[in-house]
Amino acid sequence: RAGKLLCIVSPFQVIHHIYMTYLLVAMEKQLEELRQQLEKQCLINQELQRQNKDLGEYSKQYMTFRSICIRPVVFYAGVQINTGFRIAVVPTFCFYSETNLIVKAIQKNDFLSRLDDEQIAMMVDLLRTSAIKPGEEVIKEGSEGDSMYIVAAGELIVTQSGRDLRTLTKGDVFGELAILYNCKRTATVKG
Ligand SMILES: Nc1ncnc2c1ncn2[C@@H]1O[C@@H]2COP(=O)(O)O[C@H]2[C@H]1O
Repeated sequence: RAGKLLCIVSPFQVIHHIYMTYLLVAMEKQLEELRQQLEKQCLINQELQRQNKDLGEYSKQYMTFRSICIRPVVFYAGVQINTGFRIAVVPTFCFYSETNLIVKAIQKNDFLSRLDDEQIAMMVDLLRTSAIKPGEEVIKEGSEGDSMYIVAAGELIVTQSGRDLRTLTKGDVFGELAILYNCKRTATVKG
């Protein structure tokens, strides 16, 4: 009745035990690696979110147009081109006839005629119509510039160091040089 109990461990059980222990360690290692990967991904996500926020701020800054006084003497359509991050999205106020004019102006301009149809359509969407008073400066020589314009009606004068260079009329594109060559405005353009 009284007795001892001996636990007999067979070689199979020993091997099984060692195998299970090995599996457990391997799984723990895998889990640790997954945890590290997850932490890394979280950091990348945080960084991406931060960059997206910065990009948002940057485009907001570029989405603001120059303030323009409304007096329908000379009209021009102005497009804001964001040179840092492709093109900023701005509201469009173009009428059909203006769209036609813009497309024609783009097609006849050396620089813009290289754009494909999709890019032209994108630009048309970005244009908005504004009015300029006589004598009002649209572009000031020597200033920074990230906008390009198309004359929709009337006349504008291009001057350089006070000298008249050219009169711009309907369909003429101007303000492309500062964008194209990433330089300061080469001339003054005014109503
Ligand atoms: N000699 C010129 N004749 C006509 N337009 C000019 C002349 N020089 C400069 N411009 C335009 O005036 C704009 C002034 O700003 P940008 O330099 O960006 O681009 C310039 C051209 O579009």
